[in-house]
Amino acid sequence: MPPMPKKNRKMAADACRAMKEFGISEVRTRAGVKELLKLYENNWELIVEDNHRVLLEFLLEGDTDNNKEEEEAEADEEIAEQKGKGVSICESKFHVMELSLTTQTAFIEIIVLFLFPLAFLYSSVFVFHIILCQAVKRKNKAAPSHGKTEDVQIPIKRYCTRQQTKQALSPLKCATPCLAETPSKMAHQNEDSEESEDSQPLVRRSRRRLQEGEVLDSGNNFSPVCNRNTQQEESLSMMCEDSCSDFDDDGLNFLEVKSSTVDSRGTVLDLSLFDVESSPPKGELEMSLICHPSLHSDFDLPHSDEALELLEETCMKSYGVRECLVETGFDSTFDESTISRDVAELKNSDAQDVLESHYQGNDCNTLSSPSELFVFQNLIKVVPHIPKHIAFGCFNDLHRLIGFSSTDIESICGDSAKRLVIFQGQKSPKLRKLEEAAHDYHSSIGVIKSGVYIEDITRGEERVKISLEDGKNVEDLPNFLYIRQSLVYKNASVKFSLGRMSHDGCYSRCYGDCLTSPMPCVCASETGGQFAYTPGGLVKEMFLEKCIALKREPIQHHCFYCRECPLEKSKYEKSSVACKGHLLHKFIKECWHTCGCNKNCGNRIVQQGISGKLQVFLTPEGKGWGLRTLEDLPRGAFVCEYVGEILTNTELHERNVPSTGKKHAYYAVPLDAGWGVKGVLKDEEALCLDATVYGNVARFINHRCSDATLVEIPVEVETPDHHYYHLALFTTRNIAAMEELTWDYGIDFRERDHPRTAFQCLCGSPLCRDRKESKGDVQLHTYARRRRCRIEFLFFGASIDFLKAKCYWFDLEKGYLRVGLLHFANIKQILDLPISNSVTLSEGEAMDWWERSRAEATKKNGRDARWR
Ligand SMILES: C[S@@+](CC[C@H](N)C(=O)[O-])C[C@H]1O[C@@H](n2cnc3c(N)ncnc32)[C@H](O)[C@@H]1O
Repeated sequence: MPPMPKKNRKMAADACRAMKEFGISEVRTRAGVKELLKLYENNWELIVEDNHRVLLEFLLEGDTDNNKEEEEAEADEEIAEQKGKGVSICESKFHVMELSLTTQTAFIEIIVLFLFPLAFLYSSVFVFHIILCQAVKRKNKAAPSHGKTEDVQIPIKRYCTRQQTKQALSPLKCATPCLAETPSKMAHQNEDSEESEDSQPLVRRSRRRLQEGEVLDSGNNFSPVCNRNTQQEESLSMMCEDSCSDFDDDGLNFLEVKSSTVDSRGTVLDLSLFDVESSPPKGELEMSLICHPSLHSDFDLPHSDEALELLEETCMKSYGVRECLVETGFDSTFDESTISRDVAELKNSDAQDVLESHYQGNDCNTLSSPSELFVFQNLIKVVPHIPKHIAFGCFNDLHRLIGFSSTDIESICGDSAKRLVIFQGQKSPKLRKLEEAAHDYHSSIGVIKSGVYIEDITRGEERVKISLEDGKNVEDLPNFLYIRQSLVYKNASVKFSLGRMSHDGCYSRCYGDCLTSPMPCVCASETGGQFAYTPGGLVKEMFLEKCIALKREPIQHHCFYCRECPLEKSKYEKSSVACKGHLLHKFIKECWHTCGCNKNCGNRIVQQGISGKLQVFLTPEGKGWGLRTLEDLPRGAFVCEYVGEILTNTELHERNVPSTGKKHAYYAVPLDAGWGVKGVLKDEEALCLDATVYGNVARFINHRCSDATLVEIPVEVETPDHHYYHLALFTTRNIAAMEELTWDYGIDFRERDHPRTAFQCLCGSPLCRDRKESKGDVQLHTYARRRRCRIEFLFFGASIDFLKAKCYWFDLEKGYLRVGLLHFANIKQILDLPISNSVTLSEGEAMDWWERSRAEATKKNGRDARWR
């Protein structure tokens, strides 16, 4: 085989280094790189892009079976290696048994490790811990060892799900050796290793979502015009001045640790002294068994399964633990010299440096059991019912409380808080990063609450509470007045006063629930004689599809062009600028007071208001506040309407004199869906909604290009007058809890002079319209020669240059979809594309196609296909 070119070797080494940060072995990385290179025709650029993002995703999403095979191969290698050293697996096992039989005295002590998972960039998890143990451990440390402990290889057994493994990936070194990427080879050495991950009953771990009532309310009462609460903004770093034992007395401690006993067969562990209840920071806990094989004559090392079972049972039963993760392995971090070294290092460095240096290279491979102390560690992660967790970082003598307001800390820690040194205002950038990462992780799993938590931003205006959560305490609280319904500002002509309403229409004809009536009432005529809603309250599939397609394919015949466009007029004052076109939306007409039907009639959805669990949160991408759902939502569900002050365009213009380059959040939207009805618009007919000062939760919904989770549908409630309508937002697909709700503002990012488009889009959509073209560019031939995937082309709509095309390719095997941008010199190049199975699709069709293909692939592969 020809040697790998130097450039490739370097690239491969870089990739291995990058993946190592995520706990991915070199073997796996190299295999992944090889596959990707094949797939990408040796195009390294695609692989290294965005810090090897493609590679990382590829490896994470990679076939589990492949991983297993690899791991098995690794295990085999290890076995072979051991054989080479003359130590067989059986021998290792035998040593364990020998140890237990020859041990004359033993003592089992339960130590408790406090686990602090931190997520760093890319939401990886970083773990570090402190071992708190009784003085007796130290005392026993010098005791002579028995048996051949230095040769003993205790099998490490790792019970974990793939999900858990993923969560444990970290760009930093994993702090707890046994939580580090425990080599599966070790698992294979264990006689119980044939237990598959799935069949392992001890493992239950899921991302826990924030439950109502489980929030740590920092006591903020949202006032309509909130001022920045400086106290709560301060995230704190604290360091314990004294030793760990200081925490023991009054709460901010690790679990009370007492020694427990083992009966003569070594199978009964007395965990009654294990005082879980007394530990207030009930987040994730790790419990370890440490065996001192020199204290008791009748000690038999319990079988790991028995010990685990007992621990698990005790936790599940006694402490109401719902989720439990058990991992076993070595721990050699129990070393006083390391502790003092850490403290010394800590003094000269910031936390991250210390953590990195301490754990460098300290993985399970290199561990050996210290001769005088035999450590057998069982770790049980405990996620209690109501996590009253504090972001608590413990690194030997370092105790850090991260990102909590001092009020929170005091309320949780009581008097302990007073014994912590508070560091404020002198944080290094690294330390700040560490804090942020901790916060991101903890809030993402719903375990902690941040310093700012507002239970209900609506102040009771809505039927449901809408909370606000600030993950970092760094941004100003929103400053507005919550209103449930739009208000007319001044001159806007909104004609639904009772005097103007007629009672013909539905009044005499409908009763009860119009949806169940054999003859749809007059209100249905707006939607072609059919009601737009299903009896379940969702927008009907066909209608929804049309609304989505209309938004995604803004082609000319769907637009109305004003003779004198109010929008352009307001932008340029004396404008002769041509109208850019207004989408002619489809309207829904709901029944209302003037109809004879019941208030709960199925044709009254938007007017019932918000019913879902929503939350305002600080978006990690830097879009400012955003809105997310706290529960799963089905496709076609009403989320909220956009509420604000109803203004004429002239009035809006007076408020927002366009100022180029300003990056303020902009909260006004035109109500232009019906502008095409009467030809030339009077000034007061060109309306818009401004939610800057008065608005509802919709003002927090961020923009996403094309594949947003919400679509707006104009809904007539009071009157069938198309000039004023409710701008209602419905889901475009099934949405999972915690997903951000987004909406395509329908903006043209080339118009940078308008405040509405003054922001740089961070939507992250593969169809983002605000991309620097060079980023998406990929050489044509790279696509064209890609034979293993189905390739589809989407040509841009009318407003965009036809010589650019978005290209989708879909890997039917793996269910991956990627999107790229192609540039063509001329139409001929497009026609000459050397790909036989390409099709030209409109954007809407492409999205449909994607959904269909995804469903197929998901069915076929048994897992969800996703964007790559
Ligand atoms: C209606 S507000 C949305 C809520 C806003 N993020 C906030 O913090 O109040 C619209 C503003 O949010 C920001 N925004 C919305 N979508 C965005 C995106 N995709 N990328 C970047 N910023 C965005 C822009 O500043 C925009 O003017």
